[in-house]
Amino acid sequence: MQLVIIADIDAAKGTSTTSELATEYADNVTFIECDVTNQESVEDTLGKAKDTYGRLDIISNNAGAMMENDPIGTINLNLCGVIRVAAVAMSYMRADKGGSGGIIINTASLTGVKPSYNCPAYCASKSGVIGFTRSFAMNPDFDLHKVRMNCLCPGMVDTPMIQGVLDEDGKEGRVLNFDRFRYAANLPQLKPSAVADVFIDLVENESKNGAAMLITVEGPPRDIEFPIY
Ligand SMILES: NC(=O)C1=CN([C@@H]2O[C@H](COP(=O)(O)OP(=O)(O)OC[C@H]3O[C@@H](n4cnc5c(N)ncnc54)[C@H](O)[C@@H]3O)[C@@H](O)[C@H]2O)C=CC1
Ligand SMILES: CCCCC/C=C\C=C\C(=O)C/C=C\C/C=C\CCCC(=O)O
Repeated sequence: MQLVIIADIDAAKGTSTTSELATEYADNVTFIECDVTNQESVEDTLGKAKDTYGRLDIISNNAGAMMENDPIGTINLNLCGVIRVAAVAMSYMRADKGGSGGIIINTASLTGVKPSYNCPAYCASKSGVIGFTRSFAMNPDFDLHKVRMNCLCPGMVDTPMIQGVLDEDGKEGRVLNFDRFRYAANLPQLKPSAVADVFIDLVENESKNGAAMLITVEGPPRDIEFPIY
């Protein structure tokens, strides 16, 4: 049986999503309010998950936002949040410390490899997520801890994030050039299910470790190839 915990800072949205899923998955889905920028909140959330279900197998490190009006906050959420969650999750997942191994999948972005003058802090945070993922996965201790780490690099996805930038907040600086953003927001967008499909592939394909998966409307998903120095 697969058991899922949805953790999000938005308790109203998290609870309603969990209720929707409960119609199909009953009590197998639980919501916990969590702020990934807060160490105590992350420890509390993952501690509860471990206590409830006995172990952690799969972490989706997905929380993120675009807010160029707060560049340091952007790094703290999008990059430090990922690192914070991974560190606490590792303490439960490591096969050499009583866990069963597993996989952590971080959501980066196409902007992690394709720069945009419109959202430099966001791009930096996502480049950081890619660098963290690839570096973590190179650690020779993998043979001991048995936790794989990969990341997703989608282009624009049709989610509330785009609308969130387009609304009044956007005009107050979530992106640096609102007209350019409005143009970009009208380009073709991925469906969230296209990203979810790649997520499932990464879970199932045990040879994948340290991959950064490019997902765009232009073609099938593929591994990003990086230069070797
Ligand atoms: N929508 C897009 O075009 C793309 C999005 N992404 C990334 O995908 C991920 C998911 O974003 P979307 O679903 O598009 O946006 P979304 O805005 O619908 O979802 C982001 C979620 O993160 C949560 N969140 C924000 N701050 C948090 C915090 N401090 N602690 C815990 N949860 C927090 C929000 O409440 C929200 O539920 C993000 O990391 C985003 O950067 C990547 C590529 C493209
Ligand atoms: C101007 C940036 C668009 C902002 C849209 C809101 C959220 C997007 C999150 C992403 O991670 C988007 C991923 C890829 C965007 C790719 C191209 C956008 C073009 C940006 C530009 O040319 O300035």
